[in-house]
Amino acid sequence: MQPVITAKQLTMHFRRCEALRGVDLQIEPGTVFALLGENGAGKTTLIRILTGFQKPSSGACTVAGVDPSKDPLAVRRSIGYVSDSPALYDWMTVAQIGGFAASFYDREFLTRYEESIRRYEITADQKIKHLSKGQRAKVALSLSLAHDPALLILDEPTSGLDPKVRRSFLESMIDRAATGRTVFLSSHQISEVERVADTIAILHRGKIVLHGPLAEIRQSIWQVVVDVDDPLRAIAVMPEPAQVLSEETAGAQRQIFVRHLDPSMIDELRRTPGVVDVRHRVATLEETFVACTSGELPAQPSIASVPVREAVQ
Ligand SMILES: Nc1ncnc2c1ncn2[C@@H]1O[C@H](COP(=O)(O)OP(=O)(O)OP(=O)(O)O)[C@@H](O)[C@H]1O
Repeated sequence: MQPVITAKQLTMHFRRCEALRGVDLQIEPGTVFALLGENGAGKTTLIRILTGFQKPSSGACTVAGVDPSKDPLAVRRSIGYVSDSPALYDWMTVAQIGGFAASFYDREFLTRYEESIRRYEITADQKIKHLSKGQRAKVALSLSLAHDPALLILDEPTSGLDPKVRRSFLESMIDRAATGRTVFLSSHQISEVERVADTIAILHRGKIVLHGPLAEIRQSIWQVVVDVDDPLRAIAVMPEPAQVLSEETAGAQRQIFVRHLDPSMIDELRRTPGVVDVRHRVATLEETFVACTSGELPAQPSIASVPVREAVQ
């Protein structure tokens, strides 16, 4: 099956910053994909490029087989999209905006929209400008879902929703994926991502630093804590296939977050002169997120084990 979204080496330079730095991505149909990243990581910029609102500085992407920089309208017609600050015609009522949007789609649109509005308990003759933030979010979601798109792109979809609505909304996203449709959402909410996502990517300073199936990521990232006898003692660099996501030193203790940890690496650390204790456990997704988004990534060793260095006095 063709991927629903592909991105190859996407970059976006703004005058004062590089919002995206070589983003590669592939999203399969029938999945819930979550894009995580700290404030300013580049999530909205990536979504704006995928939805054709922004042309990338370089690189290429396709959404449902179409290049959004060449035919943004075709992309926007075929997907459902809710931005982090949805623009709605404030002077219209909830019913009027549904009727207006319905004129662009098939007859089912209005029925689905009205059903959704009823489910969210929003009064149809209320003016958009009088709605609360959460009610506006519900109207925007109802509009984006009413043409039953094969791909739904949501930037921070649950901000403004109360916990009850948030929960049922997220469950409905899982149901959508089960019917073969695809959901792409950006979020800061680790707990909700854990509940719904099949695949995640973590974006840090414009780069994808981790990408893969959530189940695999949850099992393959470890926190390793090493106590040494001297704060200046150097320990072995983890050999490939280990991928060190972050490394922190506090006195005589090192904390390392590492992907693809081999048990033999722990044994080797334990045998290292000056190492007093080594503890390791699977990292939580929140810890993984913090490890991936804290500062620069440490340089990776290019080949097998680097020998243990003696203490630098
Ligand atoms: N139109 C623009 N002109 C200049 N800089 C921009 C523009 N849009 C975004 N940026 C910059 O690009 C970087 C990424 O911004 P972006 O909005 O994509 O981040 P984000 O991950 O969505 O952040 P948040 O989680 O805070 O919404 C930021 O440093 C931002 O200041």
